[in-house]
Amino acid sequence: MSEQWRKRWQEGRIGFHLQQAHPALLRHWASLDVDVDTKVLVPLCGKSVDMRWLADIGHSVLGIEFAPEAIEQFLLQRSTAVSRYSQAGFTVSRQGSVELWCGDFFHLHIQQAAEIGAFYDRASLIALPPATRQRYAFHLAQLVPPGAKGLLISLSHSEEGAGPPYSVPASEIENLFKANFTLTFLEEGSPDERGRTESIWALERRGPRL
Ligand SMILES: C[S@@+](CC[C@H](N)C(=O)[O-])C[C@H]1O[C@@H](n2cnc3c(N)ncnc32)[C@H](O)[C@@H]1O
Repeated sequence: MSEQWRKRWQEGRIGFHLQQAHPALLRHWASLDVDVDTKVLVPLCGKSVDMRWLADIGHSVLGIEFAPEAIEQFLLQRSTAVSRYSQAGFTVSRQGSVELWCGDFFHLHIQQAAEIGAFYDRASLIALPPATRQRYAFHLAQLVPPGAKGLLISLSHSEEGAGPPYSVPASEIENLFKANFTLTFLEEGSPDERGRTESIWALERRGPRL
């Protein structure tokens, strides 16, 4: 799977990337009431400028992505100095208050996530095949502490053929997360020209540490 994603990045097939911060992030993040001192986990982050937006309002950000191409392209967006180091098998690049961990999200362990208190997920589920999504939801629940809040933006569509982007309907999102999170459905976007519809959710981690 990681090779397929790397190939997409190398060939520039990254239609999911947005040049501006996601409008739903701008609309809904404040309503989560996450303290600006809180470090935000951004799983499967690509080179999303949403991380810049979160950093610019005061958060420290930990993005995780297995395509080094994405990370390098993100860092090139600004001339700010970058420091690099290795930690727990990941190459970490830090620029200002954004740190990007290059590697597999499923290899990130709670020891490395100790400071995380919130999360932002856009388009992670739709990048993962069905069988991996439950593992993703459980892994996220392992990484964030009880009480952690997050915004989740996903997509459903009725296109034929294999993903990504996979279609992830609202019922599946509820089933994936309900064991360890309280979910609040915030809004559904209008279908785009291909009939793809975004759904926006607020999540709060509940229950004990896993
Ligand atoms: C659909 S893109 C979304 C990127 C970003 N969240 C955004 O909104 O632009 C999914 C990204 O996840 C990365 N990815 C997929 N599986 C991963 C994994 N297991 N660990 C780390 N990154 C992964 C891919 O390389 C790709 O950049």
